[in-house]
Amino acid sequence: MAMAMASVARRRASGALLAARGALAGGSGVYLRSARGFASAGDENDVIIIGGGPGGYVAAIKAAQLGLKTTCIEKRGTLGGTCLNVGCIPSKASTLLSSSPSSSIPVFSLFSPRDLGFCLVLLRQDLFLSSALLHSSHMYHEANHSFPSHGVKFSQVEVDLAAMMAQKDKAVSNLTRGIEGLFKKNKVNYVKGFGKFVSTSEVSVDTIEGGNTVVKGKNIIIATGSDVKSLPGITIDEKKIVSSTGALSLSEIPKKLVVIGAGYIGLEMGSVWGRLGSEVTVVEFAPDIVPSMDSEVRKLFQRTLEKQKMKFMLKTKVVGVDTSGEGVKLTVEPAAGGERSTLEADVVLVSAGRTPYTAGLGLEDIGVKMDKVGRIIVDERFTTSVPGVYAIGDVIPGPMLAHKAEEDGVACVEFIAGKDGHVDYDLVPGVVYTHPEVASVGKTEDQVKASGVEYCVGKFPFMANSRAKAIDDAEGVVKILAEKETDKILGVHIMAPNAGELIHEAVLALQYGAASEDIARTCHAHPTMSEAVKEAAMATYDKPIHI
Ligand SMILES: Cc1cc2nc3c(=O)[nH]c(=O)nc-3n(C[C@H](O)[C@H](O)[C@H](O)COP(=O)(O)OP(=O)(O)OC[C@H]3O[C@@H](n4cnc5c(N)ncnc54)[C@H](O)[C@@H]3O)c2cc1C
Ligand SMILES: NC(=O)c1ccc[n+]([C@@H]2O[C@H](COP(=O)([O-])OP(=O)(O)OC[C@H]3O[C@@H](n4cnc5c(N)ncnc54)[C@H](O)[C@@H]3O)[C@@H](O)[C@H]2O)c1
Repeated sequence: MAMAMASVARRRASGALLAARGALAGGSGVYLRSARGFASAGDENDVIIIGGGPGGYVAAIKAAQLGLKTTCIEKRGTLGGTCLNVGCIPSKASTLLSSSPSSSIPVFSLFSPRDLGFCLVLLRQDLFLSSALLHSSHMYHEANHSFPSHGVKFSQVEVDLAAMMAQKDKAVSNLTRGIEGLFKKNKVNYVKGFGKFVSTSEVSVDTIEGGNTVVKGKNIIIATGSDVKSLPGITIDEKKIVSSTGALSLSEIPKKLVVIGAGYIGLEMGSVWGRLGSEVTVVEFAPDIVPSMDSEVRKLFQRTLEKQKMKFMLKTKVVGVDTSGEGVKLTVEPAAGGERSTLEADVVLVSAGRTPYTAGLGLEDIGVKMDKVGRIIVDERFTTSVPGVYAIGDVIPGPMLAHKAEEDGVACVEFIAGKDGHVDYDLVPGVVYTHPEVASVGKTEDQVKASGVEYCVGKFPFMANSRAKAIDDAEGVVKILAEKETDKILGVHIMAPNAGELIHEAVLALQYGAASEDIARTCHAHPTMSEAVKEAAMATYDKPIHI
């Protein structure tokens, strides 16, 4: 019965996607419609994109691939936006620095070479010189925490922070130059400078070299991203009080680090510096860390971080900051008011969210409407209140994630080209890249409960997974939520060393409307961590084998 339901769910979803593909095929090569048509010759662009982050640069490449004459304007001087320059890539480079002393042998094969960044100096360099940095960082952790129990011993292991930073910068610059190469390959015109609307079809650019040029286009996409949200009374100097950007470039390992905000950035950067030796205290206004996470998985996650010596002050607000001395003194009090106390820190990281970046764009002059928190309002085709002007990525509502910005970018230019774009914000996976990682897609249990749908839960701990046990890195769980009547999967939450990779099986399952039985009856290779996903799926509608 459940299997029949599963197949129905699958056919329904596949049908929907096939229909979408049919629509795409119907438009193959022929631009059916566009707000303003397409340029045939001359200087005018079909598409101008302001901002060269994951949203903007991906949109530019896709537009060019669709045959549209495309110009991308970027003020930073390098492509890749926040993500490549001061976000996803440099931060993930440092997360490779391992996990808590209590856990051992992370799965080094899970990390991608593009995440390389940190250089570790091992005194026995002869063993490691030829290794890639990913390997070196893995070895650093292993050498410090796991090698001895496996019979491999070193006299001393140390970190060279300057070398780590230099390596991170090298990785970033290689990657950003790689995008410039992709622009050339796809014939995207790249203008380095700050763009400002002078009309609904013209952008004035103050170029990095010091000149000015006006770029004309039939369609203009705003992809200007986001910036750190400052807190009242706290001035970020990027030395003692830092944003994520400063936290990625500290010249010394702070003895005491206070993090304001227990979200993605706070936990990831807190983990990085904690592993390098900082005492980390996280001050969070809300009652919980990462409020968007499934509450059961969150509790497990918080306990794990606490075991790694991260301290949490929840339901707490910072009410005063004194930087006059050598370090920083923070005055905190309970969120609901009450007795104040003082925290001392060498460095304070402000990671209380990010805010859309539209400064100096001239949006008011052309009539682009924004909501109360400064996000550009768009319709389902990414069109703003001004026809021919579009917006994507962090600057519009939706999760502030690089992969979401990329999906926006592709769909937006497909719409411009007269095709059918597709982004489902309900199925954007989220990953916190700590160790273990926490990844999720779809609804949390609280959300399912609130929706009133009857549901089943299947869970499987990595303690019962043979691969996780074999590599002695078994902290975590897979949790699957499925509709009781149809077995259709509603949400999947994974805490595991490689949760950010494991989650994609679940993303695909949700995308195709699969049932938990669909996953359970799909053959999974042994021994793999993925078998835990299969077992959790079995536990959702029936019983798992290995527990
Ligand atoms: C520390 C950190 C870690 C992160 N880690 C992850 C992660 O692991 N995974 C993930 O999915 N997301 C992560 N994010 C979020 C991710 O970086 C953003 O969601 C993503 O970069 C948004 O892409 P975007 O293209 O919308 O904007 P951005 O990447 O912000 O790019 C916008 C670009 O526009 C340029 N620009 C702005 N105004 C103008 C103008 N007027 N003229 C010309 N150029 C302009 C900016 O210089 C910038 O380069 C992280 C963010 C931070 C801060
Ligand atoms: N792995 C990833 O995908 C990744 C990594 C880093 C950043 N990001 C993106 O960047 C964005 C910004 O990250 P972030 O961590 O700054 O924001 P966030 O929204 O993830 O977390 C901010 C946290 O700060 C808390 N907060 C807000 N005001 C506060 C205050 N005055 N005092 C104490 N706590 C306060 C919030 O309750 C929340 O828990 C995120 O939305 C995320 O999408 C993603």
